Amino acid sequence: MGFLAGKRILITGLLSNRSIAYGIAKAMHRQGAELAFTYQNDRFKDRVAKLAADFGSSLIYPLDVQDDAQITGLFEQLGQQWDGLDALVHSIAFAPGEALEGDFLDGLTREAFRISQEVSTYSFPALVKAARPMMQGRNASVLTLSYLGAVRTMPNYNIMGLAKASLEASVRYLAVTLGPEGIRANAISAGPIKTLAASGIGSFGKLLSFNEHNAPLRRNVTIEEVGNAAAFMCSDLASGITGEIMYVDGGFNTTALGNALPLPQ
Ligand SMILES: NC(=O)c1ccc[n+]([C@@H]2O[C@H](COP(=O)([O-])OP(=O)(O)OC[C@H]3O[C@@H](n4cnc5c(N)ncnc54)[C@H](O)[C@@H]3O)[C@@H](O)[C@H]2O)c1
Repeated sequence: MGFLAGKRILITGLLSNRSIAYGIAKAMHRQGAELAFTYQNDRFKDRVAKLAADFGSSLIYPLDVQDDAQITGLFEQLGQQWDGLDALVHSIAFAPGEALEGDFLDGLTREAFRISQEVSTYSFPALVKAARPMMQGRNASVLTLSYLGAVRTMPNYNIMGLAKASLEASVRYLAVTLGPEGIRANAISAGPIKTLAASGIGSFGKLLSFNEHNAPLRRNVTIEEVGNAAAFMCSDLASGITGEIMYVDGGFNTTALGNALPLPQ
């Protein structure tokens, strides 16, 4: 029996078998969780249904986080299947492509800022707000995905760095708000991984190889490794952890000069 046996978990952001959400679903399924998923729009419905079947799930619901009615509708529909929810995984981000390339200020517009914050940040506490009634009395938890660009500059990450900084702040406010209800809120800050969302970031390949050479583990992390950490974070094994940003990045965030020595003469 896995350490998530008996847990009912909703995973958002599943899009392909490269998605971080796929790695999370894999680990959670292996640990015995019952899973439900969301898909962004009808274009992705069949694809997500097939991926969900890999985890024995036929529970898939539409969710475009820019639509309030879909956020409330999601939990109304889920509530007809499940009498409660033990964990919510938020694995969603988006910013317009022109804001993820080159000069931070050149790419900066009011519209790009609004969209990136709305989709990548607001959606997390908004989903938690709607899920809250289903999470009472079950030692539940919520989890989101962040990146080092929240706290350090990163070439081309630009406006998404601002969104992730705000997302990480939301984790702390959620933790203190939901703590008295026994609900925990955490984030995993993952190292770079080649996914569809990541391919929207300028020169992402270079970022991957820089990370690979400079992380203490001298390699990039996998969606399976992020998944294992997510399974732990949403389990009772992590019952004392909330408000935390946990890095799963081969240790990259802990270095200043990476693997730079010996310095060139
Ligand atoms: N890949 C990386 O290098 C990396 C590193 C750290 C953190 N992250 C974060 O992990 C999370 C998942 O991204 P991924 O890398 O697995 O890529 P992905 O492309 O597989 O997943 C991104 C998901 O966001 C969803 N999405 C976008 N706009 C949406 C909207 N309006 N409504 C609902 N869903 C929407 C997409 O449908 C997709 O499922 C993101 O928050 C990302 O910032 C990724």
